[in-house]
Amino acid sequence: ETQITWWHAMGGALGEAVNEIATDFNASQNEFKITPVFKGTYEETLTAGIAAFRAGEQPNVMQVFDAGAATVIGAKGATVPVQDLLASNGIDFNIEDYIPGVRYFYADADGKMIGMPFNSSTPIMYYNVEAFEKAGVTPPKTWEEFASVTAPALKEAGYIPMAQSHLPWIFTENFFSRHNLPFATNDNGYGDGETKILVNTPEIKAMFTALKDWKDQGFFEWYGTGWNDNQKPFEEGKIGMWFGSSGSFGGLQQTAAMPFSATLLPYWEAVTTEPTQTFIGGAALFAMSGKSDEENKATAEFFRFLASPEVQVKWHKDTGYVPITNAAYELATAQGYYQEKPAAEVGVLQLLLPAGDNTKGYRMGFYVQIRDVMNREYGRILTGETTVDEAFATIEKEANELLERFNKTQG
Ligand SMILES: O=P(O)(O)OC[C@H](O)CO
Repeated sequence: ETQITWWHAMGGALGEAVNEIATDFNASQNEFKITPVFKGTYEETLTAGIAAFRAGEQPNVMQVFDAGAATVIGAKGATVPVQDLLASNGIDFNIEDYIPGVRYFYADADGKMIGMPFNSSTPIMYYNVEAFEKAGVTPPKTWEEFASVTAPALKEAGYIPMAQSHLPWIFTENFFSRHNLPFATNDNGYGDGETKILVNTPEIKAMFTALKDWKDQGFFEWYGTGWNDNQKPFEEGKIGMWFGSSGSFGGLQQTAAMPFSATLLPYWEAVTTEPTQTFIGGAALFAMSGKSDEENKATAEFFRFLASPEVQVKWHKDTGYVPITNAAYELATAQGYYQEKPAAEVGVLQLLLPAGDNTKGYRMGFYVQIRDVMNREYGRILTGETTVDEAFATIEKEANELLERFNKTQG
């Protein structure tokens, strides 16, 4: 029996679902055994994985979140591209089997898939059904509608109209994709040239000017930068609309004190009348290099198992992460799952909205550190310590310094 390890960042209900996948894979055959190991947050898992790689003690499979993808893909020789791994182990692979939003996020500039998409999410708008009934309004399609109709009504009904889970992910990265705006030069970082961030721009500055105004008016509340800081007040029924991962759906079904549903992210009509799809979030699984052929075969077989429609549909239903293949999406549809739970389909529907030049993803090295800069400056905007203009000039400057540093590591 060949043994392999899988480091991941899935805690709570998600961790239980991961353990079930591993148990099912181990029970499905007797040649290979995978052991999942929870390593903390996405950031902690990435840091642990990089340190382990340097020490030659890397796991076979490492879960890396969207923000860390460029760093890992750019670390030459650290991983075996999933497409090569599958091919060399005789496993069919066709990128077209994956739903469009998932296809290229973890691919290289030539379209070769490097990371195995696993827990693909997208941010969606959850809403408290009771709050909307009491306020006598429907979920807003645009931010203009939110500001003029929804927020005043929800506030009047005694709710905090809006909160969200992660400002860089939802109101920055996905702000750019939802409005089909370029987020970086060099084809959003996917090209061969040098990449500069395009964050100091009027549209995103208008978004953060609005967020600060809404906070001052009691239309928006912000509880901190941690992934879990902002979810609890929604679960407790205090918030009208909460922006979070489609992958939070499974957990919310267990924890929400009130009926909730979900719909697409609003957009600014002033920016576009043709809103586009969002980026996939969540994470992918990378096969770390330096492993024996037998272990790589075990990893390839595990990836084959993982991508099967049955495993995908179970994971999708347990968690809310989207089905990553067309076949899995068709199976969930055929089972009548979305008739039973329409909110569970919102993430995938949003990923299937019209695409644009700027919706396939972004690729920026040291992006985890760039998010730290954003979180620091966004906090300062919301507490009134800095202006929107100053904050975005700072983010642009520090992000471009990080990108330049990353570029130098690429030789
Ligand atoms: O909470 P997740 O797993 O959907 O991930 C959200 C972000 O994409 C992580 O950077």
